[in-house]
Amino acid sequence: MDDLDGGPKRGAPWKRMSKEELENQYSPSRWVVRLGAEEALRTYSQIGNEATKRAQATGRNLLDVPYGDGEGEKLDIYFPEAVSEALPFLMFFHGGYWQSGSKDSSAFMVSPLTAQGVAVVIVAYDIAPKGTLDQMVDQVTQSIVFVQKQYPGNQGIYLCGHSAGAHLAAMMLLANWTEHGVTPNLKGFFLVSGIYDLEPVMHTSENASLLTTLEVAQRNSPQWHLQTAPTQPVDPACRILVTVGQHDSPEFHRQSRELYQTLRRGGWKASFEELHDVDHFEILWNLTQKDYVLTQVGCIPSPWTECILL
Ligand SMILES: N[C@@H](CC(=O)c1ccccc1NC=O)C(=O)O
Repeated sequence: MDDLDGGPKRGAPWKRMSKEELENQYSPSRWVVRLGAEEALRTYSQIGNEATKRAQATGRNLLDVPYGDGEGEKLDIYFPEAVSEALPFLMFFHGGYWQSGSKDSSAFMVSPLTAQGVAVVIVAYDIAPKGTLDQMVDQVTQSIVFVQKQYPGNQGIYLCGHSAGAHLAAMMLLANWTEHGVTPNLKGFFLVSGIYDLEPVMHTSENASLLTTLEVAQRNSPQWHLQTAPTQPVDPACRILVTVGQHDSPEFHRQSRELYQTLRRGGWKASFEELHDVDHFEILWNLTQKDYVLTQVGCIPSPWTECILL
């Protein structure tokens, strides 16, 4: 047994699972408690579409802004009503196992956050099979560099990702910004139900369009890198909130908990929240609501406050 999850004695639990059990653990829709799997995925798209339509119909926004030369390298920026030079920016990276989802159906948190003075950026990236994991990580990096260059007076850039998008956001903990000529003003990471060690995913059906090899999986695993060679925050005040839904699978819980523990050991200001009575998808639906604990920017105690305004 190797020591991927913290020590040779424990070993990685997923390595002892049958193929079916691993498939089950890494299929978030099978763990929803209030809907069937298909219905949960349908509802997720529907709520995302509606939130995006609403966000685009109200308020000021810039849509399909190119952050690179590629066709898929576009982002949408939603501004708060009060115009200000020095806005905080929250950048959101959607999930969908790196092979589904789009920015055009992912503006979940736009309404509650713009109402509280935060500019929200929803980022598109080339999902598989067009994009590889390396390319997606590179595109996310480029999108952040773009926002920093475009808005150098920003009051902070906060990265939020869901599921596969939380993985992409967490990869930014490893970015070498000096290569990009600008160091973004990263103040917080809000990681929602993410996957941070990609090796188990290689052994599921989700790998069919990702075609990940062990080398690619490790190169793109924040857990693997941070465990092997811890990084330090550029800004020591940068906070990381790792969250997982109560009804997410045990493997999703393990992935989040271990990332959190590794970050703490590495000296990052990280906190961990298991979100009460929500599944993998309901967390995002709740982010469309003004009165949900995670969307209260200015109100204490709140994870967003911890992440955004402290
Ligand atoms: N095939 C997956 C779909 C999925 O995991 C998913 C769908 C929408 C948004 C995020 C997802 N998960 C991680 O990226 C499932 O069975 O739930």
